[in-house]
Amino acid sequence: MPDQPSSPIVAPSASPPCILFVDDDSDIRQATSLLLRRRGFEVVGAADPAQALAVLAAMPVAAVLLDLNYARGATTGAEGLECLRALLAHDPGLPVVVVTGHSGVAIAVAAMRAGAADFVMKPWRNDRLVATLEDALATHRRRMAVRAAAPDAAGLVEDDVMVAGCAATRDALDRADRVAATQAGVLLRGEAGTGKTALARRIHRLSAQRGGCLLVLDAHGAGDDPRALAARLDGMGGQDTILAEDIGAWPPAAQRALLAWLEDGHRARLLATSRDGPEHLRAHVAPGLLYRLGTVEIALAPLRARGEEIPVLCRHFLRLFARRHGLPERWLAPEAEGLLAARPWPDNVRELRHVLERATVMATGDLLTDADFAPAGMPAGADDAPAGHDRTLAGSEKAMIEAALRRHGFNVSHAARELGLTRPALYRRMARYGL
Ligand SMILES: Nc1ncnc2c1ncn2[C@@H]1O[C@H](COP(=O)(O)OP(=O)(O)OP(=O)(O)O)[C@@H](O)[C@H]1O
Repeated sequence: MPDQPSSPIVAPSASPPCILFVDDDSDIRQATSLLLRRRGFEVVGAADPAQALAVLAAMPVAAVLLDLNYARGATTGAEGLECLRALLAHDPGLPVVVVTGHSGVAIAVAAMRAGAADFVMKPWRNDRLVATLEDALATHRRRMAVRAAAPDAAGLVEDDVMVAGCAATRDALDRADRVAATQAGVLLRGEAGTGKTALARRIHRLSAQRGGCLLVLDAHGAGDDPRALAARLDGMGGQDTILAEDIGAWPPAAQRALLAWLEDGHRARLLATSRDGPEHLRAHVAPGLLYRLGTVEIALAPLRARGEEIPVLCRHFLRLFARRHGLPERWLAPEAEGLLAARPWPDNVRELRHVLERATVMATGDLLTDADFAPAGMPAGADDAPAGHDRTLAGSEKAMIEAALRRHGFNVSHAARELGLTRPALYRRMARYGL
């Protein structure tokens, strides 16, 4: 069990920044928590990396103070560095200050290279520790301010963050992180909007190919002309990743072209997503390709089966959209939380994300109630849709897509980013709605 924060986490932005302190020594955790609380921080403690990740998935954390050694007698910092990478995969902008022993300068340098904001040496001077944390938080605030002024850059970083609030998602993230470091092909399965593409991007970000490019191809992008596909693939090397989206829908000629290119000895990491089950895939995907992809399979559960995760996702999206739109952070009234948990979410996390963005933008108060979650454009309880107004989910999705395209002068990349879709996924929807 992680140590409890000193007081319940409450809504107002005036609440002190919460520091997650990860150290296996409970005496040090206790003494440091006392010190930091006296200096105006909220503190929650975790005894090991697994607890730290669980805390991060469950509550907002402003910065992490991370000890690097856990196993008895360990001095290499390996466990801590792995934890650092997992924390940053979870939230790339998170300020993490690492703690090393006096002899650990090389480890501190490795941690800075891996993305730590700063480090402190043990035994630390209390003033030095507090100043380091304050500096890390101030730098983070400045970065966020710059990103708020350049929403595209913010979108790229924030949209990559995945949170987990249930065992199934934690397990999927954990498997993705473990396989990321290898060269194995990965097949990500799940319904539309469950997070397959987001997870594939995370694998790429954590892989040896992270400095290379990520080529996202769907049935539309792969196309019917194998020579055109081969020409696009020829630009790829061992430092790149190919993400074949919705592989079960690829035309057979495109599948054969991809397989032939791979069998020709070309080297690029191969990831794929599919909304279909194993039987459909066996019937519709070239066996050689399926074999290469099937080394590791990660399934994402539909959102309706992840009820306990909905509050965690809501908190994450409410923070994200408040920052992105420069608005105060909104909070869910308990009945609104119940309402959202009971919805069927056919378009899964993507739909929840849209609903929370709309509520953040349109709300008049900080507390969101049932009325804030009426279908787009409808006041709560309005039973009669105006003539010609499509109140179905598909109708409101079409309207959102049209509005985003118009806002971005029909620039599909920009509209896709705002909608939280990949370009291929937006093209698919545009085709579906005849846009
Ligand atoms: N666990 C999560 N935490 C935060 N955001 C998430 C999570 N899962 C999904 N999302 C967000 O939900 C949206 C939809 O996810 P994504 O595009 O990965 O779905 P998908 O399964 O690839 O859908 P499709 O099959 O339609 O392409 C994205 O904006 C993504 O960032």
